[in-house]
Amino acid sequence: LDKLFTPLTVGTTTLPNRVLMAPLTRLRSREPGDVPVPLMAEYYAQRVGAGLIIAEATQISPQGKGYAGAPGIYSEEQVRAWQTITDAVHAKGGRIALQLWHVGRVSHTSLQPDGEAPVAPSAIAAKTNATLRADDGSPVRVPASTPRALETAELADLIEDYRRATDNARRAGFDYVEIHAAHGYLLHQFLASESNRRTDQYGGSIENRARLALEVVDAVVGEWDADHVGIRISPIGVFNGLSEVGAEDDAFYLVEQLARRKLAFLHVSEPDWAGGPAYTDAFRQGLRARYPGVIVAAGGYTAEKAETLIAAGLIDAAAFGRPYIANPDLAERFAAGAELNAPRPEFFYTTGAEGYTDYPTMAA
Ligand SMILES: C=C(C(=O)O)c1ccccc1
Repeated sequence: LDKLFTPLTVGTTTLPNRVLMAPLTRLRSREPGDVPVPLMAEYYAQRVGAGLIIAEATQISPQGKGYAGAPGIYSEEQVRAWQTITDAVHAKGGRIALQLWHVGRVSHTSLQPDGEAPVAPSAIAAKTNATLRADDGSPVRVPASTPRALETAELADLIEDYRRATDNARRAGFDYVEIHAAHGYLLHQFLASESNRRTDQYGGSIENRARLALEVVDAVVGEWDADHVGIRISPIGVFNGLSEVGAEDDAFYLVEQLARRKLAFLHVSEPDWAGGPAYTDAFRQGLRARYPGVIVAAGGYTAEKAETLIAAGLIDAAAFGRPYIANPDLAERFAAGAELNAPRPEFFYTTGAEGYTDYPTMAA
């Protein structure tokens, strides 16, 4: 496993290893206000052995919320709360990015400002659930509400929300931002023809369907710079009721356009962790041929799979989700060839310390 433990330069920062912590929704933030809580600083600081921590999906506006307990990055109170988290991670020598999120149609009227309908490229309901919070703090899954289609004139304000969120994340001390364009959320809803039936310049051809994601990338890069910006995509998979199985040409177009932006990293979430088809070597070769920059892969990876694909030059790093939930010292365990703790899914989306900050390290 030597490839996994060789440094990797991402933008202007060199990561000490290629074992990244994937963005993981954990729903521990305080409502009302979508404010990170102090327990989150302990949780992230426990995991500083990761070459880079990509913190959980964080909504850029109240409208971008689809899960009760998910944090925001649109208010000063949230910025201050995130600052304590990035300080805790940096104090222990770690690096941390924030994933900028707008759920689009994967939401519910009860989570939306003034009980409004969620917004999306078209008024097509997602075949998936949104998540509310019961009085005891436990998650309650409800069918996503039918969205309203965004007016063309509203898109400039949406792009401004991403720009402002980027400024807030930089002020909160993050080392990077990662634009969430994967998993059936807003930017992915625009990319996929199944969810995007628009007849304006944001719908129809893949050039039009990719337009919003690329305008968001350009606004975020314009606010910070390319060395501090990544993007997560989930090509040819099935996520949150959205299927792009077979849409390889769409994926290749998007990746070519992203390569021109010379971002810090491209993060690809592979579908087989969520029941979709596994990537073929041909598809991986196709991605690499179009994207010479840093590629981070994710989706049910093991250390061995990551090592093999890094050695083959098809990826540069891997992000680990559920293993990092259960193993704060995952990178150290990989290096030592140690056994891994098993995750306890019953605590993935609850509100307390149990199943969050109480997983033991090897030393324990
Ligand atoms: C932000 C998520 C994603 O990217 O899939 C998410 C949200 C809730 C539960 C699991 C994952």
